[in-house]
Amino acid sequence: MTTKPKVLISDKMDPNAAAIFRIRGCEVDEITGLKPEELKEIIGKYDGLAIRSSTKVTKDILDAATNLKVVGRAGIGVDNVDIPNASAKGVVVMNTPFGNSITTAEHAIALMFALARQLPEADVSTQQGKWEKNRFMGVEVTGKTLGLIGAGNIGSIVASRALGLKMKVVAFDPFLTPERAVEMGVEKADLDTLLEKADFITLHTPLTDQTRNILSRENLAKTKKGVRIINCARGGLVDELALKELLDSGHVAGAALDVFVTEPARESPLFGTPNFICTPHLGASTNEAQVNVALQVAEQMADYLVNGGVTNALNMPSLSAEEAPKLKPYMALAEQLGSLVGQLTHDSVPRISIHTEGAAAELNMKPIAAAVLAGFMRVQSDTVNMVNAPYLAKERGLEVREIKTEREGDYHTLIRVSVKTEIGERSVAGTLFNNVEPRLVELFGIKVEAELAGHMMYIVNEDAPGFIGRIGTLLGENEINIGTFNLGRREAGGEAVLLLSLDGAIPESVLKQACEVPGVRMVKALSF
Ligand SMILES: NC(=O)C1=CN([C@@H]2O[C@H](COP(=O)(O)OP(=O)(O)OC[C@H]3O[C@@H](n4cnc5c(N)ncnc54)[C@H](O)[C@@H]3O)[C@@H](O)[C@H]2O)C=CC1
Ligand SMILES: O=C(O)C(=O)COP(=O)(O)O
Repeated sequence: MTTKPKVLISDKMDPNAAAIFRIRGCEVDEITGLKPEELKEIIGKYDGLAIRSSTKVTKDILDAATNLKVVGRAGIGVDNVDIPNASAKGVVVMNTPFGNSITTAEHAIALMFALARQLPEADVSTQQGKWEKNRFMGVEVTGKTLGLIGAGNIGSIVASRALGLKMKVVAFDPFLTPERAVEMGVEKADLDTLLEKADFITLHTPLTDQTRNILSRENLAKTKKGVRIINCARGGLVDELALKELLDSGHVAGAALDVFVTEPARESPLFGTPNFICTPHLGASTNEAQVNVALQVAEQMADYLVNGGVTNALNMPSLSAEEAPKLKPYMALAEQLGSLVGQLTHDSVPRISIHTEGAAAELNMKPIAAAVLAGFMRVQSDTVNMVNAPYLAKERGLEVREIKTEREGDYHTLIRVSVKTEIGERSVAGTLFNNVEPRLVELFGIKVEAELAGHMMYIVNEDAPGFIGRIGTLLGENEINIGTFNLGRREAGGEAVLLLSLDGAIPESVLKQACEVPGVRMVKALSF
């Protein structure tokens, strides 16, 4: 009986998430509001962790998460997940990059209007019975310039809404192409130009080393007097203290923050400042967005835990539903070839080259390369998988080359894995029989035809009559049954290789005896 994967939902999530997990064959616990120590104590029993922005998936949590395979973020930002450490531990991190974008864009627009017309203050004053009709003088947004910092999914929705409101949009985003700017109907600008021109500035970038403090004291000082600033992206993009001072001085006419450097923001120098409004990280909080992200994260995580499908992973190449069945046998072949090379190369290897030829060259190379690396490095540690293999390769300084040749060679499809060793470049190659069955077809320059599976024995010997009989006798005397027998040689009487699949593991003592058989140059036990 196979046990069901166990998932913990540790942040408040729409009930659709739990329902989907169950329908898709997972067990689910929903425990929200856990303190880090409490999460650390229980995380070891879960295969999947579904989160929003409250749970912090730190190195400490990951170290305790001995069974964890996937972290799923029901939302966009993953700055609360230590992705490098998750990758090193072989944990896939996935998000739902579109499910809450409209909702968040609408929140930015709502805050823009709230600032333009001082809606929160006017509401409080009116409900206090003050009827301060002359106190609240607003501004129109029509004809004004909106400065968009970050023109990705959310930024571009904000831009389209702003254009609908008859605003001009100036966008700063180093990755925005001129063509895309034209398509969006926005003016692409550098940051200084945006700061100078904008009547409203709205931020829609992730928090990175480049964007941290992008509205620094210095940059805020470059803004137009009377500017209004909206941040529905991440705390840390705006210098909160400088913002407070500029609001006090009147240079900034209004600011709306949905996100703070420290969350939950129980206190802030900005609280109580006139013309400052804020919401408690509500950008994604609509029924529609929460249903979207809950359904999507549960689908994606269950797909990974139950079927190995990968969608929207941030630390692993995605495998689409169409690609997955086609790629699966290639990944099995790639992993076997990587493992074979890993088991047969003794010295430390500075470079590995992965070459796809013919039909294989038409496929997504990233998962194939990740599978080769996983097989190659699993020899050193059995915790290596496709997620952490590329990361570990980089960490160990292993150069990885990916080469594609669309033209067919001797086989209609081929993967070749070569490593640079002290004695030169050594390579193995494999193909798929009937498009699904992995076969080794070349081993260090010698043509063979072998399945790489289970326990195997690899022998390099001098090609001479009677040799095969002697090996057969040795194994027979030790009651080791041979499953398949594959032979190859460079030339008659030259170096030959023998690849045997055996019904059980080969004892060390038999390996020693095999080394002593006349004509043997090398013997190695392999396992796949
Ligand atoms: N307040 C909330 O509840 C929510 C906040 N968010 C946050 O909104 C932000 C934007 O999300 P998406 O639009 O989905 O992301 P996205 O990845 O589609 O867009 C981000 C854009 O920022 C740009 N960018 C990167 N570095 C930049 C730089 N140095 N200067 C200017 N632009 C830069 C990128 O080129 C990209 O176009 C994220 O931080 C996300 O976490 C998302 C959903 C809800
Ligand atoms: O999706 C995002 O990036 C968000 O910031 C939304 O956060 P939340 O899921 O509402 O805690």
